[in-house]
This record gives sequence, C-alpha cells and structure tokens, in this order.
Amino acid sequence: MAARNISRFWEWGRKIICVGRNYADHAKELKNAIPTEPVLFLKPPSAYVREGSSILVPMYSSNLHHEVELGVVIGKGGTAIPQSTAMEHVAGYALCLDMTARDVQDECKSKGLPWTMAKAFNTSCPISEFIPKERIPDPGNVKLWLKVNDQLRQNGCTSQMIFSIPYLISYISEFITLEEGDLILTGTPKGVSAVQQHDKLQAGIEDIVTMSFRVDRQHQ
Ligand SMILES: CC(=O)CC(=O)C(=O)O
Ligand SMILES: [Mg+2]
Repeated sequence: MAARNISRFWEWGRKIICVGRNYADHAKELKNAIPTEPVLFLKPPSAYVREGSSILVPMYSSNLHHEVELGVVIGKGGTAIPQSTAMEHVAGYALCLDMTARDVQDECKSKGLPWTMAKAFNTSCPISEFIPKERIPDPGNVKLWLKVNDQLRQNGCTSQMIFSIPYLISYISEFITLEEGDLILTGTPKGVSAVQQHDKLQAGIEDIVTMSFRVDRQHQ
C-alpha cells in the first residue's frame, strides 16, 4: 500500500478540533466572556472543502459568518503531550475558515444546546493547501486576513491568541488523543460578518498562502 502523504491530510478522515473565543477582540464583538480555559468543539472530516468547490449556505440558515483561522496539522500523535514538546507534534499548518451559521448558533446558545448544526455542516471547513512547518517558523506571530468581495473584513495576528499553540496541543491531548492528520483550528480574530450567495471570499496568511472561495446556497 502506498504511504499516505500528510500534505493531503484532509483525505485521511481525521478529527477537526476547533478552539472558540481564543481572541479577546472576537469574544468581545460577540459579547462573550473572555475564557479562562479553551472552549472546544468538533467538526467532522465531511466539513472540508477545497478551492474550486463552493462554500454552501445551509438551507436552515440565513446568517452564515466567515471566521478566518490558523489551522495546525498534527504530524505525530500523542496523549497528555507536555507543552515543552508540543511543537514536535506539528507537521505544518493550513489556512482555514470556521464557517458558522450564526443564527443557529445563537439559538443553540439560548437553549443550552450543542453547536453541531451551526458549525459542523458540509463545507463548514474551507482549507488551503498544506503549509510545511518550516514555512511558518513563528506560528504565534503571523497575520491572518480575509476579504469579502475585495473588502477587508478580518485582519488579525496570531500573537493576539489567548491560549498559545503549545498550550492548546497540551490541553486538548489531555483528554482527546491527537492522531497524525488531525487538524486544530485555533480561533478567529475580530471582524466576522455575514456572507451571501455569490460572494467571493479571499483569505491569506501574510504572503505565505492565499485561498479563494465562492459562496452558494445549498439546494434540496
Ligand atoms: C463564538 C464562536 O463561534 C467561537 C469560535 O469559533 C471562534 O473562533 O472564536
Ligand atoms: Mg471559530
């Protein structure tokens, strides 16, 4: 059997673990409290969408938001990984969008229900190509940006993260074993906003990687 290639990690069917409220400016814009521990949720691998395919607004939502995020691709699995060796478990990165049906999320929050329908639907995780670790020597200090129809909406820096990448790897792996090919979405900076059918989204990590997606509506 041919060896699997980490640069196509999205084909492996592994976990997508998302961190929420990891930027104080974004927590504030949604009137959420600043967390004292990471807020976690999951997306299934069926959430992945690659350039060339559209992001689909779910039929049940009329307020789909973009959230640009740095994704960390796990290269070596582990349980209870210490912070001091956490970066040895990283194979590389990907630019990611955590597409969120905000109306559905607000309803789930008000009813105390999980966010699955708001966060885990098909095409809720657009991703760039794989970025080998060496291309981002300091993942704790890179700029992320996102434009909708050529207008800048998000422009943040990973230095604003509340919980660092080594801390997140260590924290998550205490109770969810990390496996090769897993992806961790590290949270979004401020500027999230609604997208509509036919919008063009462009996003980048500085000049290291860019990606572009069209938005379409899910049809029955
Ligand atoms: C309120 C959220 O949707 C949290 C989230 O995903 C984030 O990135 O922050
Ligand atoms: Mg998010």
